[in-house]
Amino acid sequence: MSDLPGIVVTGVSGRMGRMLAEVITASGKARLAGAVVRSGHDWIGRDLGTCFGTAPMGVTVTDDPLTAFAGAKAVIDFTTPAATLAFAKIAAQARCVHVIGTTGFEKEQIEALAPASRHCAQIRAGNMSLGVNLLTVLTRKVAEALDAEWDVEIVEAHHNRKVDAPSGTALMLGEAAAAGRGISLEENRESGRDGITGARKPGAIGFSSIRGGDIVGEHDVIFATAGERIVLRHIATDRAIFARGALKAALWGLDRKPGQYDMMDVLGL
Ligand SMILES: NC(=O)C1=CN([C@@H]2O[C@H](COP(=O)(O)OP(=O)(O)OC[C@H]3O[C@@H](n4cnc5c(N)ncnc54)[C@H](OP(=O)(O)O)[C@@H]3O)[C@@H](O)[C@H]2O)C=CC1
Ligand SMILES: O=C(O)C1=N[C@H](C(=O)O)C[C@H](O)C1
Repeated sequence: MSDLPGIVVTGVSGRMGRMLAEVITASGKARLAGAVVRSGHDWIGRDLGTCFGTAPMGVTVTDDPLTAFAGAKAVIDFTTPAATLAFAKIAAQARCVHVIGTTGFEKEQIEALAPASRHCAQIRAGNMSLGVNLLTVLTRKVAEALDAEWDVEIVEAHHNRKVDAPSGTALMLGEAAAAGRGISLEENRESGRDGITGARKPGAIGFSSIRGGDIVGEHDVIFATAGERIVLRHIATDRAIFARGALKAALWGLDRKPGQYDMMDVLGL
């Protein structure tokens, strides 16, 4: 076995799970130490490469996260909010860095992640790409410079299998705009307009979601006022950007004390 730090991927049968397994294996910076799927999945007990239809990878798929995490330094988790809450407790038990890419959490679920971070570094972000995290910084700066005469609208587009809206990225961008303005997103958020909605509430931060085909992820932050508009845009064309960011986060987390972190910490932004 190599000396490279071992990383487990949860939800390895998913779109991001497979991408993560491939990026870790090819990285030369870490080794894939485990591959976790849900109980009853027909990949359990098989070599991961065989499941992917590629050459054997030397990693047997399991539905036993505790044993997998105990043999690793970090876990990268892009699954569902409920699964991530369960994995957070197990990562804490195993003292594994827990990188969380999952989105769609309720406020209470985010709060419920905190106790586990007393025992391990927990790094969570709605988007792990360098580009989106830079866009977040830009959004905050632009919002700081403009007054509430400028309406803020966030438009996101994703593939037709995505289950949560607005996207985690859109919410990150909304939080950044709200922070720049010195207001609370929760109190000023406006999404899902339909029917006779009345005029736009002054100062609101609006969200719109498009779902279609195989769109990887696109985000526009629009600042609109009388006579002009600023549009900040990020377009993802390859899920590898999220996987590379998550791997960077996992390696960064190895030297951190227990606690909650995000990609801004990892990237030093
Ligand atoms: N932060 C970021 O940069 C990014 C975040 N995401 C987020 O990551 C999440 C996953 O996205 P994506 O890969 O497209 O979704 P998928 O639905 O393709 O993958 C999710 C995987 O999680 C598995 N899973 C669910 N529950 C469990 C469990 N209890 N134990 C083990 N595995 C489980 C699912 O298995 P099964 O099918 O058997 O239920 C599935 O394989 C989403 O929340 C998405 O928004 C996505 C891209 C980037
Ligand atoms: O579900 C996805 O695919 C993505 N989810 C994340 C989000 O909710 O913002 C990140 C990325 O846009 C892809």
